[in-house]
Amino acid sequence: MTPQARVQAAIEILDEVIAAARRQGAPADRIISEWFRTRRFAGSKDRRAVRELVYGAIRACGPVPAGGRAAMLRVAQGDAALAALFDGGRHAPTPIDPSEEVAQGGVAPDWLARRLAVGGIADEAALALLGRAPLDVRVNALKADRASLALPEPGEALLAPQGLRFPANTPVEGWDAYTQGLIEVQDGGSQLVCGAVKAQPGETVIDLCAGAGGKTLALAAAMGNRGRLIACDVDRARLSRLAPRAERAGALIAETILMNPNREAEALAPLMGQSDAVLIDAPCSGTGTWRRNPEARWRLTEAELARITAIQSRLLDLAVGLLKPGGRIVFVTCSLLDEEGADQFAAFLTRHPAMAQMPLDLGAGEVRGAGIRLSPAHDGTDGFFVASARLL
Ligand SMILES: C[S@@+](CC[C@H](N)C(=O)[O-])C[C@H]1O[C@@H](n2cnc3c(N)ncnc32)[C@H](O)[C@@H]1O
Repeated sequence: MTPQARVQAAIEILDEVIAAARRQGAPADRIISEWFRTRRFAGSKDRRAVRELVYGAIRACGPVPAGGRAAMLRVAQGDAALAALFDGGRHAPTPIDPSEEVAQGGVAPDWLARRLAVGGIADEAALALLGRAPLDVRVNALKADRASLALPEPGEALLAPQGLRFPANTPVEGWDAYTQGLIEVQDGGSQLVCGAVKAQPGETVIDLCAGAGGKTLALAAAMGNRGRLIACDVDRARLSRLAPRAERAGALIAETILMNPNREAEALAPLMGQSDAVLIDAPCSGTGTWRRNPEARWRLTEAELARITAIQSRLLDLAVGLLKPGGRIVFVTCSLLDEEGADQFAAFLTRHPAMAQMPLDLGAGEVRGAGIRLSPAHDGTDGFFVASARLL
């Protein structure tokens, strides 16, 4: 593909990404893969270049752009070499008309940027949400140890005890250590919040929103495969991905429970009053993970945010019934919005006088209300809120 054709391809893909964001359709990654699946003429260099162009444009536009061309023009405004590729040649974008619409820049749609700013995420901290994430792995303590594990590349030791950092795109999933379950891909911040559960061998621990089990596997390692570890979710497809991962990781104690949405208590009834710890890695807006999927900020609406925060409150309330006396809840969201963090947890503590806040010391992050907030700017991790409370 010529450089011009790559720009035109990126514009077409951006049109699809924007349309998908408006109707809550497929994520950008999948749209890009699908686009290339039907265009076999494109080589690996073309794919990389087009991908870079698409993500560069997504990052550059705050509000949802009118279309792919307007988004690409936003980048071209500050990049003369890119602007020169709009030359109207074969497979090239048509020349730029000075009167045509250019998408608005910024960190996010205006309402969302304002909400973040209210929570202290503005300027550099907000821009860092759109940086590029490195690739972090967790050495699986069930099978190996960071101090002695030899990997094809050394990696930088992270604060999380088994965490290692590599440059983005390091092909770790092709390494023997990965196929043998000695390492898992997991953001360093995610590893730290798993540590906040302080899961111990022999305990009964519920991972209430386990998804495909990223945190379940870390909990199994912390528990040394001793005790009960119950991974729950309402999403059958996600939860079904846990079993093969657990097998690879040797996480023998992980059990799963598929729950019906809004009827979670029925599936959990046999477990009431029995847990030492419940991790609620709650569904959230994902504002802390925009480095990985920056178009997510175009999908979020105020109505969706209200819907998600209501689920978070419901799950927090539900988790109290699962605890034995002295048992603890660890509430986590990968969001930097206070309504999904400090405010949500403060409201929970008010609703449940029998729950006492537990101070956390992650060795990182900033205190936010009754919890700790990790952020790309402050900690070089994805953004998280984490807080804990104990049943008196
Ligand atoms: C942040 S993700 C979990 C990620 C996972 N813990 C990990 O570390 O890979 C939130 C999960 O909450 C699940 N979820 C949504 N509504 C739920 C509900 N009512 N009860 C339990 N889980 C729910 C979603 O299906 C999703 O898998």
